[in-house]
Amino acid sequence: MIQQSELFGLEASDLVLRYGDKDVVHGAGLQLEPGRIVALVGPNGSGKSTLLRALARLHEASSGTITVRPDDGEAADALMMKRSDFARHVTLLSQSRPVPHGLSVRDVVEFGRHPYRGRWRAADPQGPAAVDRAMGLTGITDLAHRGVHELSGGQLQRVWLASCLAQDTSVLLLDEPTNHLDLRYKVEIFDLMYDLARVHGVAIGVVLHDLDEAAALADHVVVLSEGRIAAAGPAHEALDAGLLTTVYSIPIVTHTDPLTGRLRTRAVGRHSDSQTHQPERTTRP
Ligand SMILES: Nc1ncnc2c1ncn2[C@@H]1O[C@H](COP(=O)(O)OP(=O)(O)OP(=O)(O)O)[C@@H](O)[C@H]1O
Repeated sequence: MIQQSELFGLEASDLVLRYGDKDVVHGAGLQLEPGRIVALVGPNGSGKSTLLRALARLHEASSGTITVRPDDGEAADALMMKRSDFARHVTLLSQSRPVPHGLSVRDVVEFGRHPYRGRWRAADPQGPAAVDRAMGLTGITDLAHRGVHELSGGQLQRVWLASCLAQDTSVLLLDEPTNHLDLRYKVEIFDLMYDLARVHGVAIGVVLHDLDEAAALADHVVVLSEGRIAAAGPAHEALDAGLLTTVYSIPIVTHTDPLTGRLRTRAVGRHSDSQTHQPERTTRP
């Protein structure tokens, strides 16, 4: 997938992010390394999207640093880089985007090549192959000539993801990438993320709401709470039942799946036990 010869990571430290005069992220740091997946989890409004947008330079930080770091070289200040240079390193699949009218799926995926074309639409010899590959990986090749305005939510989500992949960056930021996806594409996107990291060395930062998915996918989980990092580490450490119970304000229990060794979490609602013990429903003949 990734054509770049050199791999890069992205590091942020002490980021303070605000809207107007209200701080919503208070000194957060994050390290995205080539070949590793970092999941950001936390309740609604805890600052996950704002943090991801700041990493993508779409939300200006009030203070703190963001650096782009080659695998074995000197770090560069991401905030000082030319936009097009930065866009060759980092891309973001954001939660919601306006749906352009009158454009085909392929047109939208081609947007991803903007850092390689420059202002005067210079030639981009690798563009068509990158676009084909990105559409293949996201399963939208058959939709290439459809208008994007006539797609379902899940199809559209795959088009946006393809556009990010066509950008061919070594850092991939994804804000709830499996939104709207059915079971098959959800699993395929998780598999794709795994391959991008493990096979191609992409550094991935992904916002997820499902804690079990985060535990299954990520090397490192960061729990955000009210704009602060409440815990960070491998899933078994970061997703502590007591901490999650406090952060989400609902009892959360965890256990390790004996078959997979993976951490599982369960939020305990008022009726959770009665639901568990209810006899299975039967359908009348
Ligand atoms: N455009 C905005 N203007 C003002 N405040 C905002 C804006 N966008 C987000 N906020 C506030 O910033 C805080 C963090 O929001 P953010 O969207 O980053 O949280 P999140 O963890 O991604 O939430 P969710 O899980 O609901 O997507 C929240 O208090 C939110 O109300």
